[in-house]
Amino acid sequence: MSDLKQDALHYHELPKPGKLETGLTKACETQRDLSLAYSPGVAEPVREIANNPEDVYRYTGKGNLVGVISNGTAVLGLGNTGALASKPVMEGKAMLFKRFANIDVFDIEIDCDDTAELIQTIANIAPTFGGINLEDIAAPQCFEVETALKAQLDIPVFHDDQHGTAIVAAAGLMNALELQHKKLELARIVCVGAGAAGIACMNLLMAMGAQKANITLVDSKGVVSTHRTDLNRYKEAFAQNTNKVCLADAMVNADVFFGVSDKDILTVEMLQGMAANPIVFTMANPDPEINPILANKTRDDLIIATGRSDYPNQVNNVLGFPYIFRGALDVRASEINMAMQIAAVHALRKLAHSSVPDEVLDTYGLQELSYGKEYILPKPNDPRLISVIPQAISQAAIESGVARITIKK
Ligand SMILES: NC(=O)C1=CN([C@@H]2O[C@H](COP(=O)(O)OP(=O)(O)OC[C@H]3O[C@@H](n4cnc5c(N)ncnc54)[C@H](OP(=O)(O)O)[C@@H]3O)[C@@H](O)[C@H]2O)C=CC1
Ligand SMILES: CC(=O)C(=O)O
Ligand SMILES: [Mg+2]
Repeated sequence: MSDLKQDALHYHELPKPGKLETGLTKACETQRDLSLAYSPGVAEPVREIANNPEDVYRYTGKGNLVGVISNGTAVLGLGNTGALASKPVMEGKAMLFKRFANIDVFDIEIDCDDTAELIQTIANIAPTFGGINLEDIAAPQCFEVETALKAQLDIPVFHDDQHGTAIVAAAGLMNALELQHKKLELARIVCVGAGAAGIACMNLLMAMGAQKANITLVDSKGVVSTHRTDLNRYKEAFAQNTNKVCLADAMVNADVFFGVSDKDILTVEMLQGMAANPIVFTMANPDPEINPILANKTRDDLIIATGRSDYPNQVNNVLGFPYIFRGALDVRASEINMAMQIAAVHALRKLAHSSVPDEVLDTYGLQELSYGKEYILPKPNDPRLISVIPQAISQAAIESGVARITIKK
């Protein structure tokens, strides 16, 4: 067994299985405590909430509780592992919500592939939560589930693999483009992966100025073109009238490669065929579309990022979801809209320009780190993230009219 495999299994198993447990916020020791916490005292907040539903935020943990919900149909890049096997990832997301943004989470794994039933199940349990983070639900089902829940619910519903990924990748790309002296409006972008992450990344980049005519989307069958008859409507929106058929065709002269697909599909030859000063985001987890060491050996003019923690330039939604939900919950936002997403992109992008705190250097065992080709985004343990990103999100929520309170609880 490899060291990483053995260490990872031990980490999850010992000294207690899993990564989460529940904790108490009130004393529950004396007879009086019991009378307040449970019967008869608990009837009082029940009556208050029944009379005024907003009081649920006053008397329960709803306002700081997020449901991390999956049906296990697209778990990392491992495919449809099923709901049960997705639990370590959902516990992992819960851990990061708590560690980085002090948000409590129930991880919910739902054994259900039927879209209508999945929507109904999530809607039925929504009263528990202040927000819902959908995770690792495959496309195109994820688009329908998110759209339906957003329409029905008055709490933020956010598919992390779509928007969390898109926000972080867009922030990284803005910086990488600046460092490579390229413009988003002119960049020729190849996006491999036309699922949750790929479609959302391209939509956000377009909202920020990328030109649809410069985007080539590629899925497991090849280039998404108008000649194809097997496209869903989300892919169809990006179909180009082109004779390019495969990834190798698409990569010729590309400025940017966005990989949100599968391991080892970007070859050395494809990388060699990219334009000067290319940008390569190989975001598939756990194994990227190209090994970054190989990519760096192949070209010395590129900026490369992965989704992983063990190489420079981690482009991973961990930089997004804890802080985005923190900002949304703090002002009780009814949704996480495009204005809030773009505000997060700019806040994240800008933070990489300022000097790196010593505790970040210590964690990564580094003497020095500054904005440049190997540091395009803040590191996930950067203590400034929790003040900068939520603040930007809350402000954008207020300005776009979706905040329901204006001061932090
Ligand atoms: N770094 C990060 O923060 C994040 C990374 N990811 C990674 O992105 C990947 C996709 O996740 P997600 O979008 O949620 O999954 P989806 O299942 O929604 O989409 C997967 C997409 O990848 C395509 N694909 C799969 N294999 C290949 C291949 N060999 N060549 C070309 N395209 C391929 C699929 O094609 P088809 O449509 O034809 O089936 C599909 O369009 C995963 O590896 C995941 O770990 C996801 C979210 C965040
Ligand atoms: C990071 C993440 O959410 C994924 O790979 O699915
Ligand atoms: Mg995910």
